[in-house]
Amino acid sequence: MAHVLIVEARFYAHLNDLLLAGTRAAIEAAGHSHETVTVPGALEIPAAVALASESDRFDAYVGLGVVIRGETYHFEIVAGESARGLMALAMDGLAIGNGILTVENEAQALERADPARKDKGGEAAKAALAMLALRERWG
Ligand SMILES: Nc1c(NC[C@H](O)[C@H](O)[C@H](O)CO)[nH]c(=O)[nH]c1=O
Ligand SMILES: CC(=O)[C@@H](O)COP(=O)(O)O
Repeated sequence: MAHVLIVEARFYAHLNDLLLAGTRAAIEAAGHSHETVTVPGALEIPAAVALASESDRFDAYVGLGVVIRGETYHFEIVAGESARGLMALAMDGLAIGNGILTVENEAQALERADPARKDKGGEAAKAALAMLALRERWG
């Protein structure tokens, strides 16, 4: 059984609750365990994963968050750098699923966070578990 760390950036709590539900359901359906930590925003997710990976506690990681475009360039920074940080960690060999929504508005976020609709939280969990399986196959 794998143990998965979910790192959630709880910037929009009601949307995160939907993402978490999908992620947790997918992990449990696959017969694995999980625990969750919360960080302030998506920019902090990669560093939290990096810190957690220094222990031997976790087999895979899922980053969850919602980044909604505002008035400034900050959207590009938050969206791009959180994704780049997770990709860098994945290229270092961590099994990671990226469930950070980067959207134009709340309606787009809601459709993607809802497990009954696009279930991006569940999708990210399945991606992390798929990468873990690859690492165990070739590692
Ligand atoms: N605007 C959003 C943010 N911004 C906060 C940053 O992620 C970060 O916490 C801050 O810059 C301090 O380092 N975060 C989100 O997750 N979603 C947003 O829409
Ligand atoms: C994604 C963001 O950082 C954004 O929500 C911040 O809004 P603004 O660009 O209007 O400051």
